[in-house]
Amino acid sequence: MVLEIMSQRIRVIAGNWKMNTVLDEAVELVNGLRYELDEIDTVEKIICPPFISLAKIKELLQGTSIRLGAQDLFYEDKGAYTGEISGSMLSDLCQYVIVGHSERRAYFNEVDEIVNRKMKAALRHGLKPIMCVGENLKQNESGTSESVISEQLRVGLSGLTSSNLMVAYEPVWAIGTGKAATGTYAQKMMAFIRRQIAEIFTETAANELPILYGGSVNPENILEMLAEPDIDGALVGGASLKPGLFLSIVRQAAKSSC
Ligand SMILES: O=C[C@H](O)COP(=O)(O)O
Repeated sequence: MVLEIMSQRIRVIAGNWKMNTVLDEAVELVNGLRYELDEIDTVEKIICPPFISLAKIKELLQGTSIRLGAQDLFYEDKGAYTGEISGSMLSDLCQYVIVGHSERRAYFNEVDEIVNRKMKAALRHGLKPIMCVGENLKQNESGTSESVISEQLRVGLSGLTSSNLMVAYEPVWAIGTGKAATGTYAQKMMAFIRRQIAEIFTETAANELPILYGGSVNPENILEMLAEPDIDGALVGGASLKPGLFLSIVRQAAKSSC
């Protein structure tokens, strides 16, 4: 069941630069994007560079319509947590934060309970979290994708007092592999996610909440994704590091806006 028509939600294209770009490269990348991106006003455009570049990029984006996001945060607000970055540190630098990316789940043992604490920390500090969910190849092949995602959502969103967030569906097998899911498959999973959101929050919240697809998104497949009713945008990895590719994705998203 499709809960509502796309026109009531915004298009969102977020670029996750992951652990790429030293400061100079980050500045160069933003300079190659910002004027043209700024002109596109029917899409929420978000870039998520490494922590060390946030302050500089905030300056470069001042007065533009491009939003800034962090790639992670810690769940405590301050204290003896060497190396960690808190929501209070991020709240005057950026508007968004990615939480529970599959790379953090896989390499840093971020279990659903930690994701949940990070979601609460983000909301506590006025950051809009983009919570990532998705099954890995083994789970996909064993037919457990829906139960895996259902659990990620149930625990990750547990006890939240606000649904002011986005969800990114990123099948792990599609990330960085060049093998994106088909639009049909992504739609099936994302309609499932929207139904789960309706159960966890309310149907109204589910209707309003943007759900993004992530996993080998490029200018060739973005329209296939955005043609689906439950796919509101994309979380783009590799292609967000190439200004021409990222701009092309955002431009196509703008044209596909209702
Ligand atoms: O956060 C972004 C995703 O992990 C997708 O990465 P990718 O576009 O390089 O596959």
